[in-house]
Amino acid sequence: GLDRVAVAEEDDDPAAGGAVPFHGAHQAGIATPVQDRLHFAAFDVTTGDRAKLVRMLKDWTAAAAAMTAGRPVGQGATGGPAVAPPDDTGEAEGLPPSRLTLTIGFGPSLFAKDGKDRFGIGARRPPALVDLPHFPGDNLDPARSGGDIAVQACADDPQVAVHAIRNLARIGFGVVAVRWSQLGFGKTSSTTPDAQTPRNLFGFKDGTENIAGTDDALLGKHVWASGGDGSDWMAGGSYLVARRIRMHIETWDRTSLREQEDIFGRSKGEGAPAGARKERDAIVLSRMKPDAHVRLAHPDSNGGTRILRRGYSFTDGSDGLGRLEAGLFFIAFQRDPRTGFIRVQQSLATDAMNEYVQHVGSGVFACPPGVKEGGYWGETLFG
Ligand SMILES: C=CC1=C(C)c2cc3[nH]c(cc4nc(cc5[nH]c(cc1n2)c(C)c5CCC(=O)O)C(CCC(=O)O)=C4C)c(C)c3C=C
Ligand SMILES: [Fe+2]
Repeated sequence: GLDRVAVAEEDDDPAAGGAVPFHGAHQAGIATPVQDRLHFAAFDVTTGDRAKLVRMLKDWTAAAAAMTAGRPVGQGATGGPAVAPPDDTGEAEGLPPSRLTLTIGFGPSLFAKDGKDRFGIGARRPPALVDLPHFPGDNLDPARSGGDIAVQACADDPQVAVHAIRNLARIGFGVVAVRWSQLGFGKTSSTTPDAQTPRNLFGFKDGTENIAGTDDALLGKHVWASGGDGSDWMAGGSYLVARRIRMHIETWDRTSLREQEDIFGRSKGEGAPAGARKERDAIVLSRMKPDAHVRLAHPDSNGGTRILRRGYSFTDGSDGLGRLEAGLFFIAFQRDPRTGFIRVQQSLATDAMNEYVQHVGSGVFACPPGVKEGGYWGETLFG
């Protein structure tokens, strides 16, 4: 679409320093090219005052538009009065925009929490924003799951992504509090198929069969919600599913190459599908083991469904037992989680990879459409 043409132009222009346009028909950070780093934060709303929440969303929008353009928040780190804390925390001073994108989503609990409709939007909860069901093998930590509002910050520089979340949290003081957050590196999927496919912490190319950010037909069919889907305010938006997936890499590293390749149904070096030579050779599912990850996740095994993957690797130190606390922070965007993530994850119940992974955190969020000039995040819901 038009907004992505603008991205390409700005990317080619060194003076722009890699700024991704904030305004547009869709939020940036979904179909736009995947950056190197992630800081994802889920917030709880701590006030019951709808007007305060809307005021904050407007303040957040102004700050997001500034930061994604490489500008500081408000009067910056030093431009304001000496007697007050600065508007901007300052650590991104002098850094380029680094392709920062900020993408907001609203969780089921924003619409109803403990049976209470705190903000008068209960009736506008989209039918597609379902609570995720329990999946076999789930070991979810409530302290790493859920949240009323999520913000996905992606940038090529981790300092820029962390700065963005920190400043939103600061602006939201008294209205929202961070419930959990996650840093990520080494994108595990790209939306630019012509670029080299990145590898995950199992050492495999990840994202080969992802939806390309330029494929408007596939995006329209599988990623962007439409007004006819049952929620008019979500037209042009998308649903984000996040899963913190712990990977038992020490066990994996003692597994033979053949076993590893059988588990995915692709070769480790080239990333070629079983029985083929090259990464992009045709996939023949019958050549893969019945419990191979790619065979079970493939559209042909799931009624043709597709999701846009945009996850990152993480390593949060070690776990006290000498094992790396590492894994994949899985992020998928889809038009409807019921036919997207939930359908595929149910199919993965028999995945051979399950012996090596465990889902420990989870969230589902409705990401509204893009912001028009002069508009604000969530305007179609609250306006
Ligand atoms: C429910 C959705 C999925 C989860 C959860 C998931 C976890 C997960 N995946 C890998 C590694 C790979 N996944 C690959 C392909 C692939 N994975 C999913 C979905 C989920 N993965 C899909 C839809 C696909 C594409 C299938 C297809 O159409 O062919 C691959 C192969 C390369 C590729 O196409 O991306 C790898 C490798 C890990 C390590 C992981 C959890 C830790
Ligand atoms: Fe996968």
